[in-house]
Amino acid sequence: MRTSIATVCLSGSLEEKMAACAEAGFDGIEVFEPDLVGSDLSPEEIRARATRLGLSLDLYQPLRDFEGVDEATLTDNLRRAEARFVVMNRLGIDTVLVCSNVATATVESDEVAAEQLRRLGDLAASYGVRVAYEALAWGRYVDDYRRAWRIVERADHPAVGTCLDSFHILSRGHDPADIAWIPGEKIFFVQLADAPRLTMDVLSWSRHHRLFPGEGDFDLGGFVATVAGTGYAGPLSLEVFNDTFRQTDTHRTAAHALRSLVWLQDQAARRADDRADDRADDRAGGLATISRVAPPAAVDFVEVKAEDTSAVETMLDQLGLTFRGQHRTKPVRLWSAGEVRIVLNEQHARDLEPEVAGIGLQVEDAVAAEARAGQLAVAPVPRRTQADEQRLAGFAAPNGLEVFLAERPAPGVQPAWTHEFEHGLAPEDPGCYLAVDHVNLVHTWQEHDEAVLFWTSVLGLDAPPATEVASPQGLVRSRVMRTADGGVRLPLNVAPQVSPEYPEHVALACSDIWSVAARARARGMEFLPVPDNYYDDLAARLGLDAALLDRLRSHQLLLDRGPEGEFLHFYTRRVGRVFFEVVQRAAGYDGYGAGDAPVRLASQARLDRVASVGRGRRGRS
Ligand SMILES: O=C(O)c1ccc(O)c(O)c1
Ligand SMILES: [Mg+2]
Repeated sequence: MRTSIATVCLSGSLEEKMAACAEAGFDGIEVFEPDLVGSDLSPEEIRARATRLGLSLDLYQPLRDFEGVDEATLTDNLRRAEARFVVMNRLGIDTVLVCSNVATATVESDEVAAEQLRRLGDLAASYGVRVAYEALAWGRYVDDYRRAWRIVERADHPAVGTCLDSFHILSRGHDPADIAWIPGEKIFFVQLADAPRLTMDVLSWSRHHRLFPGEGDFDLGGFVATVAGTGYAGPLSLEVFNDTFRQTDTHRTAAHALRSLVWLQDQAARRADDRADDRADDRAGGLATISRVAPPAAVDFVEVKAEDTSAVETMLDQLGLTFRGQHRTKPVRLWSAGEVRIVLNEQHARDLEPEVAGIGLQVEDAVAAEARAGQLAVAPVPRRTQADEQRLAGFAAPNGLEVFLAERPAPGVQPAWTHEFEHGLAPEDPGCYLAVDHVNLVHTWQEHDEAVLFWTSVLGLDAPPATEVASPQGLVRSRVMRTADGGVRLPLNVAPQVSPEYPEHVALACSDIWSVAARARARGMEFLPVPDNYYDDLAARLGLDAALLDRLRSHQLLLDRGPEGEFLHFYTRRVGRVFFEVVQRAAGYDGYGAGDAPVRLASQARLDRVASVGRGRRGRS
């Protein structure tokens, strides 16, 4: 279907927004009135510019507080509308959005509203304009799309149809299934927005917290499948009021917005197929599909990059991983244990402190996954490889992390690329490491929502609702991207604004954390200190016996118990921007010890403070 976006979604001037939308590949835009009013381009210039850019001007919006009013107000409203129709003619826009009255309606009557919209329809038709009537979730009388449709039906005017906006429908919990009863040709426009589930007044929720499809908690795939089933042939248009997107780079946000629509159409097409409803099936033909892939099965490797990786290497040795070799041609070393593989890369890393630079994911079909990433316009990472080396397709995630796609090896077989490493040691035996449990990635507040869409759309990860974790610098927003079976888990955290250099971490799953911790201590590892208060609190919360508590304390282990199972874990100190966590999951525990995260964050902040005081002293001496 054709793609469109409301100018209100983006930052910048109208010209900048138009250029960014065209560059991203949108077919058209909705002109939001304040963007027009604030522009020094004439309507004719805007029209010409749109033509040059290959953008259609799909909708003029909004016309507010029109219907359900007394006769004197209606006269004035018709005058206001007519002035807009004149401007629309100059712009060459044929559809106007009329939102349900929130302020001046005094007559609660579908009959009256329909009659007034009919009069508006007559006026609009004389300008060649169509009216798309939308129920705002906080409309004075009309706050439900089904009522808006009844009024449109009653108005029974060829120039009056309805506009469906997913936010107003789904935020109120109204069942979108009834859309199927509206004839497609009477749906004049469709606006799409996702949103997180929040308990707040719906107007503030709508004006500040909308998200692009795939970033929130609404089922937009089902919504669009239902819309497509009506035979609606207009554009799918994004209307996302969001404070972050209105401050971020216009081109980047427009590209990210279009990705959400490409993904959404594919989701909707899939849903239409699943419904196996012949009517929907036929009509959903306009939904563009992309290459389909199964979510990744596991983390193949994690790449840590630094000018000097020796401190990380010491830590991996203390944790009981084994040096498996030096790359044949590059300053890159491999450490592993079980299915945990850490690649230490010193190439092109001048002045770089250790950081998580890349992640390899095992997929069933790397060719299909690469094609899908391309269709979603994700930037590829160029990687020079020698003729006899494994070529892994790579992409840049929104925080700059490089993501590589590796074909899943047969069970028990090491990935082909590991054979490029030489002069390593035999793995420690018996090893108790299983696999990379999770990789915690940090984003700025600007990158976070885009990252959720990236992992959802490109790799098919799920995004359960977000949580918040207390830290000494405020609440840290956290959202886990994961596969259903937990084979890949990527908690995404938003860095506090005061510390954009927030560390990221790699968590390694093992089957005997007590022995891992004991060996690490014997090899001189300094753990992230856990305060005594933590153990007192643990005793109070979980009613632990004294012996277990002592054992936890002496090993500096943390413990969480969920509805299912138990989670034992500990953290290393950080080197540069990276640290490690070792975890042991028991009996189906599916969380991340979120209750322990504030203790970790406080402990890290304490160490950072000590380190900065130390640096200060040295600086003075
Ligand atoms: O918040 C608003 O006022 C507003 C205006 C126009 C729309 O299409 C909408 O969904 C909301
Ligand atoms: Mg709307």
